[in-house]
Amino acid sequence: MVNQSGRGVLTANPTETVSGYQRRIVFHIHFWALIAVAPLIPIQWAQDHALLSLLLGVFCLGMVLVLLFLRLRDYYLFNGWLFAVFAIASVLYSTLINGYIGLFWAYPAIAAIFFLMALRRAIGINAVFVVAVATVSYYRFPEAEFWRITFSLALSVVFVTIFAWLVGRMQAELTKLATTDPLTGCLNRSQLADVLNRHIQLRERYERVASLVLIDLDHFKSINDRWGHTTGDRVLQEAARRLDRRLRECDQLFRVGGEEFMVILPETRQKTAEDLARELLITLSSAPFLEDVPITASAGVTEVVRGETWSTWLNRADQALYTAKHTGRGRVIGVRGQDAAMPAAGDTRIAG
Ligand SMILES: Nc1nc2c(ncn2[C@@H]2O[C@H](COP(=O)(O)OP(=O)(O)OP(=O)(O)O)[C@@H](O)[C@H]2O)c(=O)[nH]1
Repeated sequence: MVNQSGRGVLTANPTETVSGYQRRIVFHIHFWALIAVAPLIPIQWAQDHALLSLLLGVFCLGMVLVLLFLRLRDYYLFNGWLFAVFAIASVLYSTLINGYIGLFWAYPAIAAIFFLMALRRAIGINAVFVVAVATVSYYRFPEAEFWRITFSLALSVVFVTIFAWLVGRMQAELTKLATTDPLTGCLNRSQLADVLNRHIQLRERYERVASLVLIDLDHFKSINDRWGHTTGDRVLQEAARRLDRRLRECDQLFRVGGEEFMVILPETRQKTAEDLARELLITLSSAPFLEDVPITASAGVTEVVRGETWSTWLNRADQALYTAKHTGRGRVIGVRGQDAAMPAAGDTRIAG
């Protein structure tokens, strides 16, 4: 059964961890851009470059706004657009009036844009950036230098693209590894609490229902004992495949314990969930595994109730499964939220 007690049983959500780091990167880039650019405002003003000074002032104001929204509301204002637009405008105008001094800022800006936006968008914006700087350089510098500038900027974009692409792939792969069970490919419990909480919020705010099915293979220990652990592993893989084949795309299949699976069924009421659970048990028991390993399973089913916590919801499913196990196995027990102590009508024994 699902063990919810104790810290570390349901570990931090890896997807949330990654997005937390992404927010921190965004915060640091805006913060350090502010620190680097703010002193240039009076310097450019003193050099009679009022327009550039104004441009940098608006850029810094934008940075402050983004930082405040990130800190106070955990919201990423402008999604990097403000940084990109003002950085490009400032570099172009500064190059035009200050020459090389303005150009030097193009290199860190290119790198920063890759960290602030989605990869495709960053490539597109940086391509426009390079073309715009090349155009200004063509008129501002001798031809040999125009080529050097254009080539070095384009090379920077290529290098950072490769880096960002590989880091993105690595991050996606690691997130997948951290959120799925390596044996069956099902989701593991790292995101369980967040997924359940999301459905509870949907119930609260929009009256959207969801049901939870806990499925536990019966007498799995005896399969390991009789056919060996490797066969047990292959049975678990095949069980996950069978369950997955029967589910809809929007349903989520978790492996929550050794021989225990959990299915979250969005937009599904108690009665429909119980019917589906029966079908799932039939799918598992209708044909022997690996040609000669017979399997039955038990299931507990319960619909989410308004105002409850994810652990009470899960506990109720757990109790239903417990009842199924202790009243003969190979059956579905449904428990409704209102009277959690009483098994609902749905008690059906599945052949086994
Ligand atoms: N092959 C294999 N066995 C596993 C894995 N994880 C857990 N198990 C085994 O699953 C068995 C679970 O045994 P029990 O908890 O006694 O449950 P059961 O034998 O299914 O009995 P009931 O649930 O009461 O029907 C144990 O023997 C575990 O070693 C796994 O990844 N692979």
